[in-house]
Amino acid sequence: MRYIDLRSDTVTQPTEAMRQSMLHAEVGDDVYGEDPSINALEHKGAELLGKEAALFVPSGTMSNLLAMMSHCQRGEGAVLGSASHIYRYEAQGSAVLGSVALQPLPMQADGTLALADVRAALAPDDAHFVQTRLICLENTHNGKVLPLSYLHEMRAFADSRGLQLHLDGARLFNAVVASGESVQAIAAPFDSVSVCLSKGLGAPVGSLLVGSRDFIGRARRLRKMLGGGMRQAGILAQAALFALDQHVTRLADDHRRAKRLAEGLAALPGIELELAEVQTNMVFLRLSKEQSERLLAFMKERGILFSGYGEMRLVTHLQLTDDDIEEVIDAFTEYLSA
Ligand SMILES: Cc1ncc(COP(=O)(O)O)c(CN[C@H](C(=O)O)[C@H](C)O)c1O
Repeated sequence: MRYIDLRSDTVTQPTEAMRQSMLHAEVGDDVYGEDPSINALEHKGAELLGKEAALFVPSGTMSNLLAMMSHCQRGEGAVLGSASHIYRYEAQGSAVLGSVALQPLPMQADGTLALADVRAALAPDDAHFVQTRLICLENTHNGKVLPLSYLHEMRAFADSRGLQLHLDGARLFNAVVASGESVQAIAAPFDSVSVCLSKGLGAPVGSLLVGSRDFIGRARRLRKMLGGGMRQAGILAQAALFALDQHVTRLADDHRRAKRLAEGLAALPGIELELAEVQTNMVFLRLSKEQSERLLAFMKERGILFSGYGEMRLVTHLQLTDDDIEEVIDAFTEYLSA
């Protein structure tokens, strides 16, 4: 059965054209630095984001972990959003494996951290307190794009306090396409950026971590220590190169479909959603837990999958069509009129 799968853009699968490209990828042993496709991807990633170097990593979670461990010594602190992926959905790996002290802060509705909260989280240089080394932001966060002015404000603040700035840019290209800002402009304020290639971009595996040559050197060593050294993974890197060439501008289709979905659902009785929050490829609904369970079961019977309880998330991506979106709206209409 083919499902209309709105659980996440992590479910994207390689297109036939991408698979053909993968078939002919040049490969080598990447632990020796000899995989031509990985070397080409890392060179392209560094150039695209305007940084000195890049590292191809098996997942966004590992990419963020390497960033945290490469920025922070054991016992140093990282300020981040309490609803951020790094804090909530990475099993606190940077605390467990990297001994980084995580300092969560409330996230504003737009995904930003209030500067006043960040300032208050920084302790004086006193042996009683964790010394913060890093601030982590997420763009997009729940599909919302961080304003460029905010990024510059956080950069200035980080500089004023001698802090590093990391971006979990799992959906950076969604932010680029939605905002019209260049990749370099969004990446420039950050010392390091993690970009997922396996979400909306449609590669089967992988992320890129970009930053200074020294920073990426530390991250590469840590990746090997964590068992992330790869051999002939150029087959995967070639998919990512294909995605960067062919699948960035088409993200606008995902955003258009999310907007259409949101407008269709917002017109239905009993559906609570904020159209203004639909800036890229995610639509969030707020329903009671009981309603959520009934709704998910009803939709699954009709071959429609999405996730969440209470706040439900519907994510558009490469494998969805305009007809799929209309079918989802029709299914909601049927559910709500039952
Ligand atoms: C902002 C952000 N940063 C990092 C990651 C981790 O990437 P992977 O480890 O899954 O490659 C994700 C994945 N997010 C996944 C999803 O959205 O379905 C789940 C929640 O892990 C992410 O959304």
